[in-house]
Amino acid sequence: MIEPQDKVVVGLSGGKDSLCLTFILSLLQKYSHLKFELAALTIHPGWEVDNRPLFEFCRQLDIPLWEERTEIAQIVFQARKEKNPCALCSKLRRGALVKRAQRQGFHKLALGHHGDDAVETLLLNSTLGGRLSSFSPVIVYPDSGITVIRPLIYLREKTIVSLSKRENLPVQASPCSLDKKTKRQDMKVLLEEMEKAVPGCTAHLITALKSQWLQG
Ligand SMILES: Nc1ncnc2c1ncn2[C@@H]1O[C@H](COP(=O)(O)OP(=O)(O)OP(=O)(O)O)[C@@H](O)[C@H]1O
Repeated sequence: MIEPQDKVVVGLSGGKDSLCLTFILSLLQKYSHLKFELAALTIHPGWEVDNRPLFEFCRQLDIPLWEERTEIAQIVFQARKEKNPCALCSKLRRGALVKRAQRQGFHKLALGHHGDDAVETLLLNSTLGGRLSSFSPVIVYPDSGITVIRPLIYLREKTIVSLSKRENLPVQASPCSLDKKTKRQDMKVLLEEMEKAVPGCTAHLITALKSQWLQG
């Protein structure tokens, strides 16, 4: 996913996943043979958010953090009054990430999705959308010149939780009023129920996705 001389910017939300990703990539940059540029970018959605802990975190890691101010909250909740706002919010956020990455001259955008996220997306797409698909570890967008990478895709969420606790990462509570009330949260609950009935099924679903990714 990362090659010598790459310019990689991490989408940093302040949640445990992207904090772990930023932390891991900064270690990779400092202690491996791989020479690449690393920065972080946080999208300010336009509601009350205090990003000072993120600036301090990045300062300690010695990587630049850029903040992109947007009006996503206003667009999604007031102007459009979306009934199902998550899709639009995520689309606008991705657009803001890509534009700012381009402006900074960075061509790889790293996101904090992990294996459990990939399975939840598979369940979302298949049970609600009728599509047997999830996201991919690497997606090249030729028009924008940006490649999206998901370096944590082979990690389980429980590993990320324990790393974020062990390293005392400054995890921020989600500012979204719909946090834990989304369709994705329903899939999380469904997956927990499936695990009770078929222990280990999440790991098997990740293996199934891996073989698809390796073919594709
Ligand atoms: N406000 C934001 N600014 C920058 N990047 C973001 C932002 N929100 C999400 N991202 C990026 O998109 C990824 C997936 O976002 P999602 O909303 O699904 O968060 P998540 O699975 O709860 O992850 P996290 O724990 O990092 O918030 C995040 O891991 C992060 O890399």
